[in-house]
Amino acid sequence: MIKTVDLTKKYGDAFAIKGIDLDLQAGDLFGFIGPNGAGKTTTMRIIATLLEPTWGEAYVCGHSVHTQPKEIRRLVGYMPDFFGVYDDMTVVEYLEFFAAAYRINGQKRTDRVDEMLDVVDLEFKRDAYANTLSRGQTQRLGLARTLLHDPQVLLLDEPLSGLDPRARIEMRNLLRKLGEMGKTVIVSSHILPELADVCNKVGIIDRGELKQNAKVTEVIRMVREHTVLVIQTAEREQMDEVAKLLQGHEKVQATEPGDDAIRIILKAGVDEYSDLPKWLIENGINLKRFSEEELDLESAFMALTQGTSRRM
Ligand SMILES: Nc1ncnc2c1ncn2[C@@H]1O[C@H](COP(=O)(O)OP(=O)(O)OP(=O)(O)O)[C@@H](O)[C@H]1O
Repeated sequence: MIKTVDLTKKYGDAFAIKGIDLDLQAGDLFGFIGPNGAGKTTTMRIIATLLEPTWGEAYVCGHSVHTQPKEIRRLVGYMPDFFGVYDDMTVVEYLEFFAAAYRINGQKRTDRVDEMLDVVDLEFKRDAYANTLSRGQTQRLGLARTLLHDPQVLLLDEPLSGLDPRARIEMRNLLRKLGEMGKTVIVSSHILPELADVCNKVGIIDRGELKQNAKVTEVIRMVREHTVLVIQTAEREQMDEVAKLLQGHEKVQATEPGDDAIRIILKAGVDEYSDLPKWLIENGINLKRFSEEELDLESAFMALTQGTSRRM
């Protein structure tokens, strides 16, 4: 669906993006994460054929941005991070205006606009002036506009930015819906956790380079050097015993007792620990909880961008 090969854009001597390789299929929801100025917009604008790469290739459904931009524009819906709405148009007039620009006419246009209002849940605002909508509603209207010509591929630049928590949840649900509709979606953000539970794949871009490009779960695993286990015992008093037992174990680097659980940091590279629960039980420990600690995506992001996100 979307493929880029060595995609590069230079401004003078500076690289806006450098050697970006992407490969996304139908139904993929790709979270494109990076601090401000990392190159997300540049990449999306090239795929949308609004900007030419300095070198490298981008394909949408097999069409090249160099030789088949017209075909690509039919297949792509691009929602920029900032877009204006017209003061004197109602929501329905706004969508009809853009539907007309896509040459959707007659009853088909009315039906399509109604359908899009339903998808983005803005039916109740159909006769409101577009400039009176909240930020979240405006973003949803923008998405409806982007969906009018039924594009197979969606490029959404920071659609969650500036939304309050409720609007964020609504927009995230909408993104999920698009994935279920079989669209291929690239959605950018400078905040990793806000996309992690929606996207199946994630790419982390920093200063024009793609640092990580994999399934969400794999990214976390790759970032983490040490597997961390969390153990709770049925009787609180046994926690010290667990610490003592595991301190001498060949797989364990350190133990960190906490208030109601103990964290076990395994040695670097050790990720197989299925023998440990049995071993603890054999040593008389009454286990209540034994699980692997999940690394939060914020930490993964910070590790990958080496703190550059602090500049955001
Ligand atoms: N027209 C231009 N001329 C010169 N440099 C540019 C131009 N457009 C973008 N850049 C530079 O390219 C780099 C990538 O910019 P881009 O807008 O793609 O980043 P971004 O990840 O989308 O950031 P943001 O989240 O702030 O929109 C930045 O360093 C930016 O300053």
